[in-house]
Amino acid sequence: MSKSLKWTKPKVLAHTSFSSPLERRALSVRPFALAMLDPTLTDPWHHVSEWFKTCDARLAATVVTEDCRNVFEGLKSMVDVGGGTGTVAKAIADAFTGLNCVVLDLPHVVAGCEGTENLTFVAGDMFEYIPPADAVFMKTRSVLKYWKIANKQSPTKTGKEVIIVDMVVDFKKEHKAIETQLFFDMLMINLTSGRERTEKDWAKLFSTAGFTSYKITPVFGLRSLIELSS
Ligand SMILES: C[S@@+](CC[C@H](N)C(=O)[O-])C[C@H]1O[C@@H](n2cnc3c(N)ncnc32)[C@H](O)[C@@H]1O
Repeated sequence: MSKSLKWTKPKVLAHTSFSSPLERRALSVRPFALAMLDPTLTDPWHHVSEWFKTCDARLAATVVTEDCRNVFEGLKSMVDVGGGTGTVAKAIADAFTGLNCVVLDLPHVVAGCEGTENLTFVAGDMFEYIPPADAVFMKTRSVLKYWKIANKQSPTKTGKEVIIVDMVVDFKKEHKAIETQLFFDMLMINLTSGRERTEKDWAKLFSTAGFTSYKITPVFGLRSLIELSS
């Protein structure tokens, strides 16, 4: 979009700066379309996809660091397994400067990711190696694959605590987001032939993996933070 789009020269701009018939028509029909097509208003939309790709992680990071501070307080180190490009881990590292965060993800995902004083990226396969830390953190679908190796390498051997952020449907029947639940169930059916887990499903999984207790704290929507101990 041309930066020369200004209210002051509508006639000239209508003929010289707008290339698409739709834009020209919009201008001829409604002069105020100039304002609506001003880069100040349109540019943010060009970044929506970029924002959308990380909005879930950003939202979770905010909620986790604000509502569940006590879970992270006192930890010296944490590894975010399947942590992507580190959106959540960065928020946690920023909120807890005494906590060393490691993001473990596949090489092509963490390539080019820059760490900070208390945030480092490790390229690797979680099925092969998980860096040792006080706590193992996992958010969303990475968990689904991870637990398949629970018997081979228990997270408790790697970290003292396990913290999961994921959906718990039907938890205390507090959620009313039925459409959202159905949508994610369909997504799971299509992608993994699974479905979102109820508390009972999670409890069975934790028990199978050797954990004796768990605590579920709803954080937003269907998403909860789950603390495990053995
Ligand atoms: C659904 S994304 C979740 C990313 C991040 N935890 C979040 O919630 O935004 C799952 C992540 O697991 C990573 N992943 C998948 N298989 C992996 C493996 N074998 N070892 C390490 N990371 C893996 C993917 O690259 C991806 O970044």
